[in-house]
Formats: sequence, C-alpha cells, structure tokens
Amino acid sequence: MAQPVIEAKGLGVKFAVNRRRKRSLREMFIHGTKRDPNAGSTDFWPLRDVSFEIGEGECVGIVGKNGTGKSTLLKLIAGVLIPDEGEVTVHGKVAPLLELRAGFNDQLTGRENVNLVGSLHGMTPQQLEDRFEQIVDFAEIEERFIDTPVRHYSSGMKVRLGFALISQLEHPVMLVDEVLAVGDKSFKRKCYEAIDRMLENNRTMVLVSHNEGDLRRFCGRGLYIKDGLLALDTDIESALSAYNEDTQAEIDARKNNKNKKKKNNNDNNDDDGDEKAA
Ligand SMILES: Nc1ncnc2c1ncn2[C@@H]1O[C@H](COP(=O)(O)OP(=O)(O)OP(=O)(O)O)[C@@H](O)[C@H]1O
Repeated sequence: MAQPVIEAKGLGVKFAVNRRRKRSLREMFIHGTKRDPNAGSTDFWPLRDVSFEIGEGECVGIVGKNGTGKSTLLKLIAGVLIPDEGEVTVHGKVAPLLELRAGFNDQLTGRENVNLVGSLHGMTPQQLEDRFEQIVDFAEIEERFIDTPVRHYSSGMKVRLGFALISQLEHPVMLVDEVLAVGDKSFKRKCYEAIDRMLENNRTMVLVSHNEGDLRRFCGRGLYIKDGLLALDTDIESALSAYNEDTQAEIDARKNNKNKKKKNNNDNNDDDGDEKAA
C-alpha cells in the first residue's frame, strides 16, 4: 500500500443513551424535585475495535445499514469526535463534507459563510478573493442570492455552495458523507468531475454512501461496517456483495418470522373453532 494517510487502531466511541437529566419545571410540579428515576444513562458503542489504514490516493467507500456508525467513523477521522478507545491518525489536513451545508450558519449570507467557513479551513483572504467567483459559479448561485442569508436558500442551494467551497480546499484528505445524494442531475455530474480531478491529483478520499453506483464509480476499496464492527475490509465489489447478502438474509428471516406468526395465529384460531364446535 502507498504511504498511509489515515491510520485507525482499535478505534471505539461510546455515546450515552437516555442521559440522566434534571426535571423541567413542569415535571417538578407534577413529580417533585427528585431526578427522573427512569432516566438512568447507559453507554452504547456505535463503533468498536475498528482498525485500518488508508493509503495516499485511495478512495475508500464505507457501506453498512442505517445507524451502524458510518458517519461516526467519518467524524472520528475528521477529529470532530474524540475516540473513547484506540486512536486515529491523519497525516495532513482534512476537507470534510460531513453534513449537507458544510457547517454554514443559517443567519449569515452565502458570501459571509463562504468567507467564514473557508477561512476556518485555512484559506487565506487572498485565496478566498481569487476563488470566490469560481465557487459561486460552480454552485450556480444567482448573484442576487449571494448576499441573502442562507436560511432562505433551498437545501439544494446550500449543498451546492458547501460542495463548491470544500472542493476548493487543497487538503490531501477529503471526507464525503452522502452529499452526492442531494444535488440535481447536472450538479451531480459536476461533482463527479470535481471528485475525478481530486483523485487524479492523488488526494485521498473516504466516501459514505448508500448509492452503489457512486461507490463503484469512485472507490476501489470498501469497508463494510456491521453492528459497529469492521466486518470486512476488501475491494468495493466484495464489500457491497457481503452487505447485500446480509440485507437479503435479514429480509428473508423477517418474512419467515411473519409467516410463522401468521401460521401460529391460524392454528390458534382453528383450535378455538374446534372447541366452540365441541
Ligand atoms: N451524538 C450522538 N449521541 C448519541 N448517539 C449518537 C450520536 N451520534 C450518533 N449516534 C448514534 O450512533 C449510531 C451510529 O450513528 P451514525 O450516524 O454513525 O450511523 P450511520 O451508519 O451513518 O447511519 P445512516 O446510514 O443512517 O446515515 C446511531 O445509533 C446513532 O443514533
């Protein structure tokens, strides 16, 4: 493998479910001042014991069911979340597209957001000035809207501006979470071309997506996350096959259970009928 750019060793993170909380004024009035006895917090680990290395220039897809920890893994790589176990090392700066709006503030205008978020990611005032027009052009935001607060933008407009800005960063690592699912057809095509260019320039990318076409298009390798564990680290086709087989097995098991229940209910109804007849 090329020089590792991302190294994860025994990575794990836990969240508290049902965190113990103080009662609200209304609840205190009804139940008294004691804390809610049913609201004890328990930890759960959406990800545990995850280890892998990603080399320079690789594009790795992360696949798995909803809620299995894919976005959490990207947030750990981005440094947005701190692991509770293990460690993740990233050699170089990270350009994160983790949520649809690239961290934009709804109260600020498109222009203000581009300048704020761009500078937070290390773009100099000169770079921002030089690239501003290109960013707005790429995002296809009409001039009359660029000085409007982004709360008035459609979700497509926000995503386009977010992608246009983050794709201008020259950071060696790019993290993309489901962003390609939102844009319209022509914007998607532009995003594909932008990603192709980034990969040609040896950038490293981790892509979370439920779109198999996108995963096959960009990724050579796939990490299949199952029940919070790294079930497979293999080529993207094998990762998708394993995921699809597991999904089919789950669907079949659910169908069988449903049929069994139906049969049991029918048998019980027949027994009732026999007893009544007797
Ligand atoms: N800040 C948080 N606090 C508590 N639980 C969280 C937090 N963030 C995520 N979770 C939980 O962790 C689990 C993994 O979430 P995550 O968003 O990583 O899943 P995912 O695989 O990306 O799902 P999807 O395919 O639906 O986007 C879920 O059960 C989610 O509810």
